[in-house]
Amino acid sequence: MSSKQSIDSTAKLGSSTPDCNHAPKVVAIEQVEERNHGSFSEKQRSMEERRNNSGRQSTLFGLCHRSGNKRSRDPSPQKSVHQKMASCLRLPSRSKPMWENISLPKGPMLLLRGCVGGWDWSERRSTREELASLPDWKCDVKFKIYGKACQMRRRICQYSSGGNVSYTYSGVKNMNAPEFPQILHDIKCRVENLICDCISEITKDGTDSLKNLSFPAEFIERVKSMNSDNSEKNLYNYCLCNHYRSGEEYMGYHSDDEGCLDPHTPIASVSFGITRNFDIRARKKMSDVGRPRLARVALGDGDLLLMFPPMQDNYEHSIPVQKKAVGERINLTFRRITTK
Ligand SMILES: O=C(O)CCC(=O)C(=O)O
Ligand SMILES: [Fe+2]
Repeated sequence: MSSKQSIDSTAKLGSSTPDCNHAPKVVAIEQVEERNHGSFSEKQRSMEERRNNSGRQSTLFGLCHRSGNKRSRDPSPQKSVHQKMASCLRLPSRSKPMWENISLPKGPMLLLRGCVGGWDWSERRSTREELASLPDWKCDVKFKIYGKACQMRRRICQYSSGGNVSYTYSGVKNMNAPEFPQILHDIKCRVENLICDCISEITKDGTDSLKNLSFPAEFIERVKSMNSDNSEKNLYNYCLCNHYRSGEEYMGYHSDDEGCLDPHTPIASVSFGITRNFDIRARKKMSDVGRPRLARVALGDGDLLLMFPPMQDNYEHSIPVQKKAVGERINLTFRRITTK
């Protein structure tokens, strides 16, 4: 089967409800594959803007703060009165967030476009620059893949909510990751609140077809028991950050299936910067014959991807090399580590 055929057949798997305002819809997976060739030109920026505005959310980035917050994110003067009010009152801005259902048969996934890290590309650029200047990035990290020693080209760093949280990743044990800096804490709160809003949307009475998806019941219950205000939800206690400084930097196929990860909580992946492809294929145990790419999702600036269990048990994902993609990308994967 050619990869195009397999992508088309993947695209038919999700459900689509055109009459629902914010119904999940199947991503045209291949549609933006080549979108990011070249740096962010003005044209590209306005295209990205149009794309992002369709999924605007009600809460501004950074509304959830712990006490003593050093980071202030006042709306910039050019924001409309409506936007400013929405940020203060947490009213819906232009439209409700549009969660897209990109689930594979054995891997539920949801995608929300352009809703994290700021209102527009310039705010998100500042967010990305601030992330890029965090002091803990490491280059040339050595790791093992299928027992073979390799060296990473991309930069990585990890943060945690403090305490006794450690995580082994590609054979690299990370003890005592430093505590979330304010910017990561703000993004984490934003992601957690978006997830809570999404789950309450899924579970409330109505015809929302997201209800038909099988998400872990334990996670749904945990989220439902949380306050619906903007307070910190503590769904996540660990974040792995990846900095791809060019299209040549990549991440090979892998599954995030470490035993220390909470078995019910989705991995929440946030992207900033240029759009890069996110490829998915079956895990070895699912297929004896060749393993073609099953899906390709273009992850862009401010996008949030939720990978629900059992996705990691059944599939692998990767960020392939895209030689023609010019510009950098930062990806944050928020995880819940269970301390044993
Ligand atoms: O950069 C990405 O979108 C993927 C990151 C990822 O898969 C990981 O950190 O495990
Ligand atoms: Fe991963």
